[in-house]
Amino acid sequence: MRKSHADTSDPGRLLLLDLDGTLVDTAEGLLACVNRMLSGRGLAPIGLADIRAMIGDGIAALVRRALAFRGAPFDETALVAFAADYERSAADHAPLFPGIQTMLGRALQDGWRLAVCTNKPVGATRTLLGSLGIAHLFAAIGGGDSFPVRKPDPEHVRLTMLEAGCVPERSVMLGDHRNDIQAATGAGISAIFAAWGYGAPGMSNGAAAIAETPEAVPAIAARILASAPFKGRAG
Ligand SMILES: O=C(O)COP(=O)(O)O
Repeated sequence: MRKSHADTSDPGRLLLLDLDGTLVDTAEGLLACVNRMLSGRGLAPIGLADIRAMIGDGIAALVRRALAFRGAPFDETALVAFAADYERSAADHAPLFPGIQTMLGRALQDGWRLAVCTNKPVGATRTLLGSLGIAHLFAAIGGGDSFPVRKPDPEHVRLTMLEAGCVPERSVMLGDHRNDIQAATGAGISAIFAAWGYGAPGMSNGAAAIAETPEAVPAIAARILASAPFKGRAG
């Protein structure tokens, strides 16, 4: 884990990583924040199982879904309050999933560059990765507000990849949500579905492989690049 992306022997290979539900188990921290927002509006809290299905489309969608879950309409001030609260508390109750530390170390040792491509705002993302002590491992961090578009738009993945200095044929995306699979394949990048995350199994549709554990990911990604260069969705 001491290696940084600058040490890589093969800077051409890139592992693009989704954040929530893939690298980090953020559900509990997001839940605390959502429930503070709901309680501020006199609404009952929601549960951990409820919020897992609401994560993946960015914080505006999360706030909208949580309010709708309690029968309340979307409200811009709720989003502003949530965003400020979450920017401060993004690192609370948000551990790496078991095996992620090993996966990152193994991928770097194998010569992969790493990048994060998340729909979470980039400020909160940097706070979180910094507090986990892994921010320095990434050649690029593309947040939900880093570019004019975000996942499932392929441009989000493509622009993050470009920032890392890589090309689609030498890149693989790992994610637990259909947004990750759609955005990656739309950008001509093979995708691996993270089975340990929040996404329902059906969200793996279009992925080149399903990883049951983080530790398995570097070998699966290497196999994908070696065996079948991605030809694009229509090809
Ligand atoms: O919905 C979010 O804010 C998190 O999104 P992510 O799964 O792309 O990391």
